Amino acid sequence: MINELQVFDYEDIQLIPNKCIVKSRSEVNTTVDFGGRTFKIPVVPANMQTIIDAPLAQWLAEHDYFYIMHRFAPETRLTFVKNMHDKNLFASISVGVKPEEYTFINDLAKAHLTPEFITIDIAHGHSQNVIDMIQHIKKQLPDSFVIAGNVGTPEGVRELENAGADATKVGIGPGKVCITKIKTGFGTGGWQLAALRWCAKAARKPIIADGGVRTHGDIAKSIRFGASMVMIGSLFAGHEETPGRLVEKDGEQFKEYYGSASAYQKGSHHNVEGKKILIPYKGPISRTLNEMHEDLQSSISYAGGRDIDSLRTVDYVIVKNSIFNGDSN
Ligand SMILES: NC(=O)C1=CN([C@@H]2O[C@H](COP(=O)(O)OP(=O)(O)OC[C@H]3O[C@@H](n4cnc5c(N)ncnc54)[C@H](OP(=O)(O)O)[C@@H]3O)[C@@H](O)[C@H]2O)C=CC1
Ligand SMILES: Nc1nc2c(ncn2[C@@H]2O[C@H](COP(=O)(O)O)[C@@H](O)[C@H]2O)c(=O)[nH]1
Repeated sequence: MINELQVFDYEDIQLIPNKCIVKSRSEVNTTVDFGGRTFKIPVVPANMQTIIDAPLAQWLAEHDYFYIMHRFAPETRLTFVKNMHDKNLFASISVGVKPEEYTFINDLAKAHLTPEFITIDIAHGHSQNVIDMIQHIKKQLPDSFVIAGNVGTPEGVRELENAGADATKVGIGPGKVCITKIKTGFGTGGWQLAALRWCAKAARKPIIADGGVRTHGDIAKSIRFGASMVMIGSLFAGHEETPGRLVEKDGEQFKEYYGSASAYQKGSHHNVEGKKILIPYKGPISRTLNEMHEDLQSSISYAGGRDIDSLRTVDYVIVKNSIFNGDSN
């Protein structure tokens, strides 16, 4: 057992306000510098097939949001990078670790196509497979910013950083459509925020907190506990532009949201660690992104600052199950 580790999750934490120094929340700047670029908010939609596709990626890049395209249509990736560059937009793609992915990286290098961001997207990222792929990308495409994951320990963060990763992604099993904890007994599900804090203390490079965000307030909490960027799936599922299938049930509209390791994604029942759920239809994604932006401006004003950095040092209390003692009706 890890004795020194304090265990808590998003709903157990409340941040403590400081005196406000702005006259209006609209004065607050939520931008974040990440991988040599500046983005409107420190949030990225999950690189999953029911969350992002090429048109949404383009829209996000055009509107100064970070995005990571998924890796589940591998044959389209080279053209995707080319198309984004033709439009003067940054290219951000995902890769796996199987032999054909090495060939794909070589193909990009041969075609002189350097994606600005490459994410190595593997369930158990603390592995030699991922270390080898980081080194291969850094050799072939040294100017790409490499994000590697997922990990759930400081050792995982350090090893991937030492192998050359420019950022690491933290979160094993806290996702809404994740069943890793149930299927394997492992993960950070239920203590993701504490795991983030543990990992961030060891990190020398940026961390992306991945999975388990259920409210907009959880974005501020992720920043407080060491994230530079926050990856979110379920809160983005169900929108007009998110590519899950639209389903009608009892006269109401829903969209499908399924795990990248679900049988729906894999087309097989081997090593399934994800499930499918229906999310009520939510309308345009711009509405949610704007609301996240405003809520984050408000968070920063409570922190007593005018930018994201002011969230990093605010005091907090641990109130177990606080969400059920005041926020519910
Ligand atoms: N963040 C999370 O908690 C999780 C995320 N996912 C998502 O699901 C998708 C599929 O992930 P993944 O299964 O890694 O991708 P792949 O199916 O592409 O597997 C990648 C490679 O890693 C091997 N591998 C996968 N898991 C393990 C393991 N536990 N031990 C040893 N080798 C392993 C696979 O071999 P083999 O299949 O033969 O073992 C394969 O060679 C990804 O998008 C991932 O992000 C999945 C689970 C958890
Ligand atoms: N264990 C699994 N985790 C998965 C799977 N597909 C995606 N994911 C992870 O979930 C987050 C999104 O979490 P959310 O709480 O915001 O919905 C995503 O970024 C992946 O890391 C899966 O099949 N199994």
